[in-house]
Amino acid sequence: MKLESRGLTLDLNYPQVMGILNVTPDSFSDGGRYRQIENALRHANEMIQAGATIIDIGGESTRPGADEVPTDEELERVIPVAEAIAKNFEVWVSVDTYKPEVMRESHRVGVHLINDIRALQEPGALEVAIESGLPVCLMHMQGMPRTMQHEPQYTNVVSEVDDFFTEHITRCVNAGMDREKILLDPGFGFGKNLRHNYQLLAHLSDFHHFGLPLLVGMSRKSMVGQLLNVPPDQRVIGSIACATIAAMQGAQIIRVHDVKETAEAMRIVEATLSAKE
Ligand SMILES: Nc1nc2[nH]c(SCC(=O)O)nc2c(=O)[nH]1
Repeated sequence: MKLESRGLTLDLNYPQVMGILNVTPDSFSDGGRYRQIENALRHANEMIQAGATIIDIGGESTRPGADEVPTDEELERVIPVAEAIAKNFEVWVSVDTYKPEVMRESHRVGVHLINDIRALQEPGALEVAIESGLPVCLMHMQGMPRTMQHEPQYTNVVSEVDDFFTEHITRCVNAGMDREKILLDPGFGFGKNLRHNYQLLAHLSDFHHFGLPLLVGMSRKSMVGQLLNVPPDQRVIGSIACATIAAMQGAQIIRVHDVKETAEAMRIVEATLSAKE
């Protein structure tokens, strides 16, 4: 399986590491220190050297309880960084946004992938995404970041996420999006309790029936913290375990903070999966 965008190709027969670049003052794990472009470029370069093939830029923290950021503030944080990285490095640049204006400007400055935690449900987002022709990650979330962790309920979280994927793939394709430009993400931690998160991880391979790339983000999240009782900056080992379990089930893109460690673990996964053939 391969993904193309703006002349770059991602070989999805091997797990690809997506490095997180937060340009928010309140990101829960690495603060706002990457807001300046030079720091952002330095951090992006570090992650690329460590093995990241995608850099995911986020201008609005979506940790539980986070406030929304005004569009012009998010544009000011994200677009100059996205443009600088796209210009300076031969790496996939994705933008973690649900706002159509941010998607449109991201496309204008050379971004390769739209990463939308709200699965193009914001008014205007689907139209902008289709117009851009960019691949889009559709992520499942129950509720909204401010309230999503207040007693999330499911009859069966795996089948409900699967139904969500069916509904939104259909909606996007019916609106004119090429099906092969869609990526799927179960949204670990977005309206899920601890058990829900591990049910999704345990059944991750169930989602391969769509024939679309799976993107997962568990890095330093509470599904690790609640088990190990450690703060975000001490969740690397637990995050690597989650990444390995996901990649062993064929997840194609792993969204992480700790790129070097994850990339090394993916080498072990690749050796193991290729020995199975
Ligand atoms: N596609 C995708 N995008 C994301 N953006 C965030 S922000 C919260 C955090 O990193 O803890 N998580 C995810 C995720 O899981 N999947």
